[in-house]
Amino acid sequence: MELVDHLRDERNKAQFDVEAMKVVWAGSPQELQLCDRMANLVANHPAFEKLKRPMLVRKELFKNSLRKAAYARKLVIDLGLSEEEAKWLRFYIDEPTYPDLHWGMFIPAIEGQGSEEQKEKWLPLSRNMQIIGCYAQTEMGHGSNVQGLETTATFDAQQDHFIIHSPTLTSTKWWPGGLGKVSTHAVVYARLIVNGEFHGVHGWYNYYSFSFFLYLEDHSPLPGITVGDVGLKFGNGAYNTMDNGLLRFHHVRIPRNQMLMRVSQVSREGKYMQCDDVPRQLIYGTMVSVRQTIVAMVSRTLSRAVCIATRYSALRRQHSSSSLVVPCFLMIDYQSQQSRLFPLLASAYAFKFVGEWLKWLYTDVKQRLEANDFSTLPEAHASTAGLKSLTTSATVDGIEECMKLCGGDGYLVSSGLPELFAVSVPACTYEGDNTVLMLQVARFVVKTVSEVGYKEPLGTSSYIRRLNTLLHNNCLVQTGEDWVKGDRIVEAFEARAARMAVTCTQHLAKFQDPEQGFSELSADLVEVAVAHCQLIVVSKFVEKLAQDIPGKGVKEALEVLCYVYALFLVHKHQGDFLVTGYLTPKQASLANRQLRILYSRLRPNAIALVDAFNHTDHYLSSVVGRYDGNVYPNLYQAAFNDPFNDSHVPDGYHQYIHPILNQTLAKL
Ligand SMILES: CCCCCCCCCCCCCC(=O)SCCNC(=O)CCNC(=O)[C@H](O)C(C)(C)COP(=O)(O)OP(=O)(O)OC[C@H]1O[C@@H](n2cnc3c(N)ncnc32)[C@H](O)[C@@H]1OP(=O)(O)O
Ligand SMILES: Cc1cc2nc3c(=O)[nH]c(=O)nc-3n(C[C@H](O)[C@H](O)[C@H](O)COP(=O)(O)OP(=O)(O)OC[C@H]3O[C@@H](n4cnc5c(N)ncnc54)[C@H](O)[C@@H]3O)c2cc1C
Repeated sequence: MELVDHLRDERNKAQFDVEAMKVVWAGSPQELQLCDRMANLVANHPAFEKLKRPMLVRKELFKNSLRKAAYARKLVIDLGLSEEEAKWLRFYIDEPTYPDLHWGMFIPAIEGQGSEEQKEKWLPLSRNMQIIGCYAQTEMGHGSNVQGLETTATFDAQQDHFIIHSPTLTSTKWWPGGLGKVSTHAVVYARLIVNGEFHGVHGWYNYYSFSFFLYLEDHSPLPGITVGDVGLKFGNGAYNTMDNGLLRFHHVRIPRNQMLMRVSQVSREGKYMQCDDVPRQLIYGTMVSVRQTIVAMVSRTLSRAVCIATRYSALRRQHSSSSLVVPCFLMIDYQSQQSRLFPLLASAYAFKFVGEWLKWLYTDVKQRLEANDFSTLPEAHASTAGLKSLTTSATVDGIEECMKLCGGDGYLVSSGLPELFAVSVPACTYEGDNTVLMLQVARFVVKTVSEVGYKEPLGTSSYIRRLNTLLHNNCLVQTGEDWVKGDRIVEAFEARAARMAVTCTQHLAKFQDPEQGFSELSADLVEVAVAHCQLIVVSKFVEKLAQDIPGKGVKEALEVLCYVYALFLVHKHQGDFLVTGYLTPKQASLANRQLRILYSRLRPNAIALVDAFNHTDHYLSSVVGRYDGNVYPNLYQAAFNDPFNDSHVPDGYHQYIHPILNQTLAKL
């Protein structure tokens, strides 16, 4: 049977080479080929069916996710997949499960914080999955506040042991993924006590990680350990495939050599030693690594929601303003729909490119750390924290907007959007609450501004070197066309970020107690951090355009996306640009007018731009976002696939409806 492509006309409008854009989106021809192979492997394997997921109760759902993870492991072994291939396989299975934490946090924690000897011992076991680990840092009473952790690790020199203990209810480890039911091991963060002394009790660095067994061979917890799941989470299906756990210790003994010993060590005699030249911030290194991974992945999440909303918008017709009866307008042709949808499409591309850059930065930092060069760690911390915060918040808001852009059908689970939203929301909290992370960025920016004159700003903050120019030279835009020039756009974002940072730094200087000032000005400081991070995203997009980009019309299409992203932000945050005095109201309104022109230039390419994400229908799992656009018959069928429609007589009908109809309620 010939397949009808209901989006064919839209695809024919494309003004660029979609196959070439697929390569740009994937990062390289090799990446495209790799992702395509893994996506199709998952899509064509019945074990990875996921449409019924939201209908399952927790225990069935969890068992189902264990089954999928086991199949995935089997595929990795049978097909001899590399770690990179296995990572993409997990990604396309699209179900948060214990391997995410095992590979994403447990192994990186050992790699970053273990001594050479410890790495030699634990990494092969972990990579072969002979042990399964999780990352147990957060406690019931202490999430953002890592300094407040209460779990203790007391050294017993006589027996050469640490005694791990949860002294209070609030010291219960709380939330770690994979901990609740599956992990055999955990990297646990605890306060170190040697010879009765807390180490660095007033500093921020008095927490150390330990890796050890949680279970006996029959999978009952070791004596002294209480472990379980924290309970049902938001959304059907969604993150409930993960066993986020709780963990308490009652004087549990572990051998001394299970303290991860790269940053500091405790000798057999009970001597505490700080390793030379290794900054204590390295204890936080795993978080830096995962924040980078989150940024690298988040563009795909947003692209998925945007792909669904764009395809549905290009199919569904509503009335025109002149005739309320005849449906003639495609939703995508409403200016108001474009002004909500296209900035999200542009954001997906912007986040992809900034994610690539961050990966480069992180790889560079990692190499330096291995050579004991810690000079770029503050920049890596600020950039990973800030971009994790900026991109996950925008993505989660974007998914919600995509749901609304699809009207009522977006709210149906079969649209794929509700579950995507539910599974993505916690990204604003895990791996650091987004506001808390932005405050870290603000500290970094304010510190950089305060040090001008005696310390050279580097990397993403190098614009602060030109503080004088940025504070005093206002925007030169005179026409709408002036707004579509890369260097002009970047300069506008630099000026806004610099001016906001300087104002906040000056306000902070008026407080006698800097911490009190920081606390009172924290809302403004978050805005400073947002301005700094948006500058990074815009400038990395502009830098991307300066590269050689092959393919007919590809660069031009990307230019439109870049300016849509930037000018949408200028419009949304025009208050910042105006209050800082960088823009006049006329220039702000020229930016908005130019934005409308850019939307009309983007319009013919919209479907091709989402096709370039190369998402399979399996990955999208959305009736309204299907590649062939054959929405309505499938929407109708999806309603009847719901087990609720198996019978006309639902449970309870005879019991609770008949008495009303028959007026026999008194018998109830
Ligand atoms: C395929 C799919 C893959 C998926 C992948 C995996 C799945 C993922 C699933 C998700 C699973 C979710 C898993 C989870 O959720 S795991 C748990 C995650 N938890 C958090 O993220 C906690 C958030 N809190 C913190 O990070 C800290 O407490 C903060 C940072 C807020 C304050 O901290 P503190 O109060 O102690 O410090 P300070 O502010 O006095 O600053 C002191 C100094 O330290 C520097 N500093 C601070 N932090 C860092 C750092 N990181 N690297 C380098 N440096 C750092 C800082 O700049 C300052 O430097 P200076 O100014 O003195 O020079
Ligand atoms: C799905 C999921 C998976 C997780 N996986 C893991 C895991 O594998 N391992 C692990 O160790 N942890 C894990 N966590 C825990 C996670 O890291 C914490 O939830 C996170 O760090 C935030 O801490 P909190 O929940 O205590 O929030 P809180 O810190 O209590 O924050 C609550 C509110 O207070 C505000 N706030 C807090 N501190 C400040 C401040 N200093 N200044 C201004 N505002 C502030 C925040 O902005 C937020 O609005 C997971 C959490 C979730 C939801």
